[in-house]
Amino acid sequence: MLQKGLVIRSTGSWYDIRNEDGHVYQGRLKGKFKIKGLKVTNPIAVGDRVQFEVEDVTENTAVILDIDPRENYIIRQSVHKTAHGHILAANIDQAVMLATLTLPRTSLGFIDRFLVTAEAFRIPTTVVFNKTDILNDEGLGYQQEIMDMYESIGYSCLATSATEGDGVEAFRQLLDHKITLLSGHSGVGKSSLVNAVAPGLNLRTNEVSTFANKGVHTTTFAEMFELAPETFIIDTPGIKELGLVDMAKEEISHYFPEMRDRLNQCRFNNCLHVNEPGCAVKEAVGEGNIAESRYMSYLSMLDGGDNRR
Ligand SMILES: Nc1nc2c(ncn2[C@@H]2O[C@H](COP(=O)(O)OP(=O)(O)OP(=O)(O)O)[C@@H](O)[C@H]2O)c(=O)[nH]1
Ligand SMILES: [Zn+2]
Repeated sequence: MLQKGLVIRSTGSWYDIRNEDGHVYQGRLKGKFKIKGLKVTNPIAVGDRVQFEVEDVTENTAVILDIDPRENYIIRQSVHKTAHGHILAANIDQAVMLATLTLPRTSLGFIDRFLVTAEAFRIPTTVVFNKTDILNDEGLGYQQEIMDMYESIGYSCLATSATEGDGVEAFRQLLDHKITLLSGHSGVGKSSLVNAVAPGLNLRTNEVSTFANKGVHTTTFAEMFELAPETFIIDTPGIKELGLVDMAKEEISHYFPEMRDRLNQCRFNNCLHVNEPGCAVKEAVGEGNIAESRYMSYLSMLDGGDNRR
């Protein structure tokens, strides 16, 4: 009997498939799968919705017969076959960029790079600022300015303290019934926040990004955790390096929403907004309608600069 399932873990050729009752089977693909127009090293990724058949009830194995069309996916160039892509995750409802202004400091450049990449993959993102409890009044004021800046562009923001419980309920509601990609530097409190909203899960602090820390060569492993019914967070190796995947220079400003809105006002339609005359983006920066920090991030990305740190 054909069943619908969600791929919650991928370990190479085996996939953990969760059916609609929450039962998890170990599944494999039957035969060779070709996905139209896409050269990939992995035909199935975490987040894929599949049709499968139970193969062996005692062994708990299953055979995957079909993959539903994807809403979106995160792909990066394969480490092994450069002409191919490697799909890190599919069907992501949203991303959370977890940042801290201090201990560790998350730079605005890092946040912007993530936001640009998420725009390119069409994944709506909320920026969450954790560890608000360790900020003094000046720090809180600065954090508010940054949140106002991102909200004016259209990104929702949230301030939390995983240890004090501030904003934790709002964070729980943000995740509710969604598949969320959780990203952020090591030590910003990803595990702590997840544990705060789902104590039963009891993630070891550190566990959320154990795989990610191993670096680019372990990209086959990705995993989804069910926090509450139909509520998942996805931990994907390589997300920290979520860089500008194959992005043409002309394309970058399209993923800055506040620039995108002004592109057709530049004098030249191939304007890169650096020092061209009649550039509407530069004008908006000058007038304070585009944040200086965002423009700096843009220039750095244009330059091929790496501001992941
Ligand atoms: N003061 C304060 N400390 C926090 C807060 N959230 C987390 N921490 C602490 O920060 C440290 C790192 O937290 P983790 O939850 O392990 O961070 P992580 O993002 O999961 O880190 P990795 O697993 O390395 O990616 C721990 O010592 C936490 O107790 C917070 O809101 N306030
Ligand atoms: Zn321009």
